[in-house]
Amino acid sequence: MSRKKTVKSKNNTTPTATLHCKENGSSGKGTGSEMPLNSVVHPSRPSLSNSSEFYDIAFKVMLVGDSGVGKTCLLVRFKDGAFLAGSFISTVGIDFRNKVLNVDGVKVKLQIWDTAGQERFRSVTHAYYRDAHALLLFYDVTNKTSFDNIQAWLTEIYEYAQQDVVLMLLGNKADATHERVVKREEGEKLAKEFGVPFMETSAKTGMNVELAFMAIAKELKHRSMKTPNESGFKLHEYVNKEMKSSGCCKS
Ligand SMILES: Nc1nc2c(ncn2[C@@H]2O[C@H](COP(=O)(O)OP(=O)(O)OP(=O)(O)O)[C@@H](O)[C@H]2O)c(=O)[nH]1
Ligand SMILES: [Mg+2]
Repeated sequence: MSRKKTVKSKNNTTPTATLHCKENGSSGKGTGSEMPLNSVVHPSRPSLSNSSEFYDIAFKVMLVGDSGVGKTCLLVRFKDGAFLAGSFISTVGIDFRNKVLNVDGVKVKLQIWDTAGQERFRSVTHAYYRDAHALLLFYDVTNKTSFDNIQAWLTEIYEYAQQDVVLMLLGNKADATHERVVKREEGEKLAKEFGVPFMETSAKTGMNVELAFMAIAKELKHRSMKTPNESGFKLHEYVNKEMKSSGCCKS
């Protein structure tokens, strides 16, 4: 596959936000880069990402769910491999980060949009749904309300996102055994009801963080590159197989 460099101009019109997850009082401020709203990522156009890494195809992934479920922390864990515990600073508006994954020899760039879960930013978030190729919908296993709100989030997704958007449900904070109020089985049942893949994650321990993004990247890559005779990649099957082989989630 040929790869050529393209120069990407910076644009400062994006609503700004902070990737927080504070540790020991550090500010953890503004680590995302800028990208205009509705900017198009061209699958199949070889290019150079912000991090000076080549990629073959690029997709937009949005993180959504109630405030405090751990969207920003999960993204920081995925991007930087760190969990920055401390006081919770809610995301303002929306921010994004890029990460290039090697999926079966193809460099897949994920442009990951971290949205604010707070109600007052909902109208900002709505504007981004239609460009998203994939959505990771979060609840917090220690917060029943965040789980009960999943249905409302799905209604919103069906209203604003593309019909063929790749969707996955994540029950985050699985490490918090003592505070858990939503059983894994409840998450599984809900996901089954809506026909979406599901896994529990932990931004704190890193459990299933890589897997969640890799599964999404594989699905998107297969969709965009598959030949007519090729049998499709099965996201559900991949997730179930990987979960089983990791032995992470046996009851
Ligand atoms: N135990 C545990 N705590 C977590 C985990 N992920 C996030 N937290 C904590 O949960 C709080 C909220 O995390 P954020 O990532 O900021 O939540 P958010 O979903 O981005 O919230 P908004 O930006 O308001 O939408 C922080 O205090 C984190 O330290 C996790 O996997 N385990
Ligand atoms: Mg946040």
